[in-house]
Amino acid sequence: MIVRKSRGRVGVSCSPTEPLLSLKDIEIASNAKIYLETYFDRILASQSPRSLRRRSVERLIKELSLGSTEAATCWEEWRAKETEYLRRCRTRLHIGDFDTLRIIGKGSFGCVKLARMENGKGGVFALKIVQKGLQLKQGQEAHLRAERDLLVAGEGSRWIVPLVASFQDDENLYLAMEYMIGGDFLGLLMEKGTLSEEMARFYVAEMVLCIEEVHKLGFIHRDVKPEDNFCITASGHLKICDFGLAFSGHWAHDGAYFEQQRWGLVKKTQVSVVGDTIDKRTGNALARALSATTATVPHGERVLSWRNKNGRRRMARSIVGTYQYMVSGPKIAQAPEIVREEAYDARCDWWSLGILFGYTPFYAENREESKIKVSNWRDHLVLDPTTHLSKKMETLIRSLICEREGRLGSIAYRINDASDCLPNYVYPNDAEEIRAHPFFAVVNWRTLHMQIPPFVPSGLLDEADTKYFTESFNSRSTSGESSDAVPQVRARDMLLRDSKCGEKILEARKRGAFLGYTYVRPGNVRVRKGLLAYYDSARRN
Ligand SMILES: Nc1ncnc2c1ncn2[C@@H]1O[C@H](COP(=O)(O)OP(=O)(O)OP(=O)(O)O)[C@@H](O)[C@H]1O
Repeated sequence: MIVRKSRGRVGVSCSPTEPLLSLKDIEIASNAKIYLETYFDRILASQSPRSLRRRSVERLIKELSLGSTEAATCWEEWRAKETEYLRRCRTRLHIGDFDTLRIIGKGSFGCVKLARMENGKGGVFALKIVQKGLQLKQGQEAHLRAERDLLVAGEGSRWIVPLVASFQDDENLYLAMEYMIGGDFLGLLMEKGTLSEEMARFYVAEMVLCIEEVHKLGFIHRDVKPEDNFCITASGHLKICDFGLAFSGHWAHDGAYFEQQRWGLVKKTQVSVVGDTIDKRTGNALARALSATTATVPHGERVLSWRNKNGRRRMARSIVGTYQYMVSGPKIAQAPEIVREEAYDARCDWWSLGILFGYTPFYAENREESKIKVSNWRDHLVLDPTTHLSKKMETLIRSLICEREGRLGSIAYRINDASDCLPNYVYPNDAEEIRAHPFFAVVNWRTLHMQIPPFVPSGLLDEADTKYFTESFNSRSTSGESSDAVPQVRARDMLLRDSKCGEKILEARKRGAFLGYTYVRPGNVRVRKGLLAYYDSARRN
């Protein structure tokens, strides 16, 4: 007989076949497994970030045909930057390092605060704070990883809101981003009222480039909406933000992967899970949870290559119904293929762009009615004659708000339409067709980022000015509100609902589910002024 000595274990084992582990042990073991698999997948799948940085300097030296003295200076600078970067990576960031000034945004995933590095040296940031407990209960870890991974992948991008650092403590995840002082696009819409066609063209063109950038990084945004997902920089250009629903098709961005890890171990170890009172009453949640663990790695196959092969295939069929995506947000900007729960791909972002023209024909009082309207979009897409749209603008809207097979940008996706299992969710150059639309004929895509935008933030007192986040400019401003209250929700995962161990498992999950979340942005090589500018654009293009 094996007597359990440590606290928190399930009971006494009378035979070697009985479980030796507590549910908390299982949680810790699966967190370790998840960490190792994602860590090794990352380092095996791609070159190390350091060697990529080295190569970009090599490229720079070659492209600028630098002489040996200049090249040596360049390398010296690079080595100094790398040493400084490694030192910064070793210094653990902590929320105490920031003075939070005020809340500038709030959303379903948490709140965004304007924050200044405590020592006053590091500038101001938009600090997105996500409560781990709530998000884990809602089964959001895959989405939170995808959000962080996209922001990291977007390093150096002109169109993606720049991530400066990500870190965590026991309670929260933190994303420190460059502060977009001009507020968000809805603030601008509210300030200006209706935009002229000329202005609309500029902003929609920049939105096309923002979405294209996300697609080039291999992600679908899935939450493209003007309200708050396009921010305005100090120079008045747009950057896309909020990647809480972004999706890349990678298994580490799929909630089912995490479920399989944990429930696979429960099944193997046969530890009993009772759930909460509702589970006890209904009795079928356990069978459902265990049935999620059927996939096994064939003998002799390497686990990561098996995952990479099968993860994509599995998700191609099950991407529809992704929990948060289906339940969150207004449905007016979601494409019909999504609301009908069909398989979908990155074309859904182009539908949402069509809705961005400030016209909401699918608005309804409740979600269900909106879904019906989107699904039957032909009956509801009536363009308001009082808005006097030009013919070109109207054709653009109509070629985006339509079934995906005929939607602008769909040439690359024809192969998807012919297959019931999507070969690829996203094609990086799908924006080409949209850029070629006559509505954009006067747009110079290569120099758009250098053009002076129709609106440039002005009258700012300093880098921490929140003028464009005030009540009058942004009615959704939440100045002064606390973000700390955690709403009570019933956990999706039965392990977290377990009346005996649920709380302990949640604590272990909060500590272990996001190992590897930390990121610090490396600095640029600043050899001399002109060189730096070139270096930046070389990285971006
Ligand atoms: N880098 C930034 N600079 C300035 N403001 C920002 C920045 N990032 C986000 N915000 C503001 O915070 C708001 C909420 O941010 P975000 O959309 O990332 O949160 P969310 O909780 O994911 O929102 P949602 O519920 O819409 O998905 C944005 O609408 C924007 O106004």
